[in-house]
Amino acid sequence: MSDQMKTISVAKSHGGVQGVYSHASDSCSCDMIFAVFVPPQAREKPCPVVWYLSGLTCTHANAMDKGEYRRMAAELGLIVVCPDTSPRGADIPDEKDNWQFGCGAGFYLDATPEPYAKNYRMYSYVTEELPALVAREFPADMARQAVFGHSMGGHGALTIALKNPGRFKSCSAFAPIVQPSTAGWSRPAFEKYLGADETSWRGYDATSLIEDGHRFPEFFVDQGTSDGFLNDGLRPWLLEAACAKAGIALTLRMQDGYDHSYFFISTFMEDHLRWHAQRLS
Ligand SMILES: CCCC(=O)Oc1ccc([N+](=O)[O-])cc1
Repeated sequence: MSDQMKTISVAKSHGGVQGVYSHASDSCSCDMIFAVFVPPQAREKPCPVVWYLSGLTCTHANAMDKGEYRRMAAELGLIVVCPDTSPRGADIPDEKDNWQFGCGAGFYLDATPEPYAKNYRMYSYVTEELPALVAREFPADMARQAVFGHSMGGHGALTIALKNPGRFKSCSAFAPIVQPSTAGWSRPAFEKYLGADETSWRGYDATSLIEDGHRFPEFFVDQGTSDGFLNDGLRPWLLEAACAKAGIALTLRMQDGYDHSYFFISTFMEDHLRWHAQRLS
């Protein structure tokens, strides 16, 4: 079913191509949209792939429109893929007034209880189905992949790297959630997606994965000090403690006065792409 990729738009940018595409997803049982930037170097040889995972309420378009990654990705020769954050469509179970759950809030996990198990399979989508499609359709060097993201997507990047250390050369995050299983912000979503048995939540919680023995060589995290979610939901010091105990190198930069927005992300996008490019080269 997912063999047919459709092009929604393409535009030349910084010598490369910014495209938006759709396909019928087997994992999510719905059509999914994603964005791919292909740098000019890909005309000569396959380029490494950097996955950017967005946060709550976002689609493929937030980073594409406001992340300001193209000039740097073109200079460094990086393909940047921005998936959506959840399944979408009239038939997808959702809670319309709840921005912390349902459409726009897939948490990059595979849900287990009905009615969510059929569509909310963003872990499988982002780690298996979409990479296979990207490998088929784009000039991608899949032996060189990196992952980063923002907030819910920063947490997705951490968990996906921890669960797939052999696949990713590097992982970074902007203002990630680090322990969703204990934050009032995310616990209701985890209960609906994964059920009441909290032991199953550990497989999608970054600090629990580290406690349970998962490892990744190093993480790079930027966090704004004026982020309104810092103390209630994000709490980077919990990742700092888990990494220190596990011997994982963590570069955590507390960025004075920055908030949770794409103004913050775009400010430090260049640093993150350079970090990934160094480890992908
Ligand atoms: C654009 C917003 C992205 C996002 O994921 O927002 C979040 C804000 C706060 C929390 N939290 O405190 O847990 C999570 C996500």
